[in-house]
Amino acid sequence: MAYTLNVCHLYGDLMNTYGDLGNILVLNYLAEKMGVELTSEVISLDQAFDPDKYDIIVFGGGQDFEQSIVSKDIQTKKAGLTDFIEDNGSVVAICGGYQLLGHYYIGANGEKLLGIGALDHYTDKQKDHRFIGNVVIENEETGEQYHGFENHQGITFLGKGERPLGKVLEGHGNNGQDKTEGAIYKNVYCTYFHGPILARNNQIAKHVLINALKRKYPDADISKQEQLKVTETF
Ligand SMILES: NC(=O)CC[C@H](N)C(=O)O
Repeated sequence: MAYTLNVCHLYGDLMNTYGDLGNILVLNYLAEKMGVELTSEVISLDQAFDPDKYDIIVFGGGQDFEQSIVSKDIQTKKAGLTDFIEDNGSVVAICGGYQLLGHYYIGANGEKLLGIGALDHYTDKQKDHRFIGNVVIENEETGEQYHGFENHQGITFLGKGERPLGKVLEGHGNNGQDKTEGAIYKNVYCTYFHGPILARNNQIAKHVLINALKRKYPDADISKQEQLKVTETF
């Protein structure tokens, strides 16, 4: 069977700090190894998001200025994005993108930027401080450890239905207080990890691809498909 997956690179022209685009390159690399054809396109300002057209969304990080522009435009995509997420669509959201999937982000200058509230977290500001550096976390469900690099002033607090991507072993994570990093909600993976995260942690990329394939091909018993098992890391 020929499997295909379509990726929406949400605001890929504006929200792409630290080469977060690399996450799409990794998804494509692993999809090819699985014999899955992956396509991607940028959906940005003044462009409609059609939840029926895509299987995965990648939403990268950004500086406060870009986020202030995206915060306004993303409100026009709120219903489609929320429907996609509630229908178990796969999402990888990094830093600034992560923040804007929640209720709001308070920028370094105190400006409150509205998110879409598709996830129940919120992000406050730090006083003249940023979390910058390497981070190591451990996912408590799988025991997998993930490595990345963080650079954010926002401090995020998780809400209803959200569980952390991992427990912080080294670094700061969501807020430097509760030892959580990132968030998982349905098939949404959120993180502060740049890196890009999927290049350094391709277990997560495989989870994203398999989740998307299971949702798109419900009758194909995806977990048993030998061809889809990508064992080696890179
Ligand atoms: N790297 C990022 O995406 C930064 C997000 C946001 N501008 C912050 O400083 O918290």
